[in-house]
Amino acid sequence: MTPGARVAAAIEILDALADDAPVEAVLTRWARGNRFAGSKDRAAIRDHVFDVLRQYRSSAFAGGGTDGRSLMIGQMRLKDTPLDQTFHGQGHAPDPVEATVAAALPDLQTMPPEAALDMPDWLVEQMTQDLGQQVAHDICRIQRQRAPVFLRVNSAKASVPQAIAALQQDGILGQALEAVPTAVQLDQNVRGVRNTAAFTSGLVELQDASSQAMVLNLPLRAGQRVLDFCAGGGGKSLAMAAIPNVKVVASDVSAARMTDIPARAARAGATIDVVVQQDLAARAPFDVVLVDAPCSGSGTWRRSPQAKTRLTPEALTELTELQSEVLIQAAQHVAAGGQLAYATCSVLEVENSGVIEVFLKKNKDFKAVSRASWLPSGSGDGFFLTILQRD
Ligand SMILES: C[S@@+](CC[C@H](N)C(=O)[O-])C[C@H]1O[C@@H](n2cnc3c(N)ncnc32)[C@H](O)[C@@H]1O
Repeated sequence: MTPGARVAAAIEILDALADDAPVEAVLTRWARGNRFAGSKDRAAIRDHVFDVLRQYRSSAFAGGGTDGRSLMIGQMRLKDTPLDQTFHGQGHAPDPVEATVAAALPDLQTMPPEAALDMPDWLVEQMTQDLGQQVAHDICRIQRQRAPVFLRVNSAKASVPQAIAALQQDGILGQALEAVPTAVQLDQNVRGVRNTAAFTSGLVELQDASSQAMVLNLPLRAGQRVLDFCAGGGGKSLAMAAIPNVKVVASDVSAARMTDIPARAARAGATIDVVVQQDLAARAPFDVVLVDAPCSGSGTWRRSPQAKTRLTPEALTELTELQSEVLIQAAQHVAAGGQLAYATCSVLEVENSGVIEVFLKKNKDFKAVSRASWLPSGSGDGFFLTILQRD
């Protein structure tokens, strides 16, 4: 496909998103209906669509509308790409931008500050209240950019330099991340990583650096039994299972979400005991229980940009209620003298310290012993962790 045809495809997909359909489903449907598009075409189209979703308000301002064509015109202007490079009508490219339309497009210097942040106003206010204006605005700006890609080196199988060398043999370049001892940041060709020998033989897993840092901050010692209460696909379980002599039990309210854990554990050479929630009481108590809670994902919106426009104040309140409930359920499985770790990939205080405060008021046998947080940055997503100690 020509660059212009890729832009035309992105326009079609953005129009299909207008009714709030999930972007992954729309991209998959488009690929099924357009089999001529190769993997590089699909990747380029996906990049266009995600760039617009991350920069929705500013693209709409720059393009003069919220239909797919206007959004892509806006996106090209934000990237300083001449419109006639892709809007020329040749080889399935979109039609040229009419002179009258081009003349009516606003001067980018006049963009309102709130559009330039590409975040709903109520969320900017909430973040400003929690973190101050400077940090809140920095978070908004970073969520407008593509996320860096990180791998976790499976320390049970390889050192970071060994993993980097193995990846290089398959043409993937990466570098160690000073702040997180298990992390490798990829430089290029990130889409091929799942096909490398390093990945298929379990030397590396895809995992954000802040998720890795969170696990490295858990109070885990050899010989301990740890419960990953919200294990999902097992990212944190796998990272914990790489710590020598830590026995990991993975559980989740949804057994279906845990389907891939045995295959991922086998690839990593790790042992993870997958237990459905109904059977957990028989396996309790645990020395450490991790609650990687369902959350707004506000620290990860570079990767899932639709979420920032979909979140409502009501949905956020519901989430905090769910988080409190999950924390109470998980607390039942903590041994006397054991620890309960509460984590979210959110930067919003109501989901973090807010939930902890409510919990501590009602559960006097727990006290907070440490707190750590990571803001979205070039070194990873936003993450929050509090460790609670049981008497
Ligand atoms: C942030 S995700 C976990 C991600 C996972 N730990 C990982 O590293 O891949 C939150 C998980 O919490 C689970 N969850 C939601 N409500 C729950 C509940 N009441 N009890 C246990 N898990 C719950 C969801 O099914 C989801 O898999």
